[in-house]
Amino acid sequence: MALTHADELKRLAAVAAVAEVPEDIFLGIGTGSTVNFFIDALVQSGKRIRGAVSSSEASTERLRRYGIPVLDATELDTVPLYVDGADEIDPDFAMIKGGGGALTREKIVAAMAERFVCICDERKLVERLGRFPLPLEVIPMAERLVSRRLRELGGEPRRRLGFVTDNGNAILDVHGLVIDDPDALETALNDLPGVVTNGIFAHRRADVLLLGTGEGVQRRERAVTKR
Ligand SMILES: O=C(CO)[C@H](O)[C@H](O)COP(=O)(O)O
Repeated sequence: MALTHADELKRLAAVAAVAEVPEDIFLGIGTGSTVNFFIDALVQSGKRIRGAVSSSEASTERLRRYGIPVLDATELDTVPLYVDGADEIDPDFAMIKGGGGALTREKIVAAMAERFVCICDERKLVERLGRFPLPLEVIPMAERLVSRRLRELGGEPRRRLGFVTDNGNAILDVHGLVIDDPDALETALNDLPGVVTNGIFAHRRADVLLLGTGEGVQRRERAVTKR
């Protein structure tokens, strides 16, 4: 199948990320189409890793098809590197993630990682987060309560229909939230009873951004030390 322009830019960023991977490590692996390109490129490169900690059943299946051992996150304290995509990333490397619904496991593996390399195409880089609807993983019995609280915060939550997370929960995609302070909103949303995870990644930001653009891959490092 022919790749779209956006796919081609995702693939460029994914291929560039292979150079960031030290040989013989346990590697954290994200979820999504950009990460799929990355897994394929890693295998094609012939670079050897000891194994992967995966953020979704989908990525686990792809890794195992290639014969890459997948470890449970409980088997390791840390991983040296986590590679994942994003739905949006701002100039300070805070992100919205969870478009694929894997945000909870992504946040866990990202938090285990000493270094987070984000791979995406140039459309994902935004001045301010929030055009992409913010995903929240919610325990089903809390859906109504959480939705009400989200409306009070100015958002419009919509249940992702026909979708159940790998953890057996629901996803609310929240439209219209103003995200002036990603750190504060991440904390506030975590505080709502029944919210498992929200898709703001500000407490654990990316360290390196590989951005696929029409002019090639831009590599950027996060300037300031944030959490
Ligand atoms: O957070 C994610 C999945 O939960 C993905 O990283 C995000 O949705 C980007 O996906 P893609 O690489 O397919 O554009």
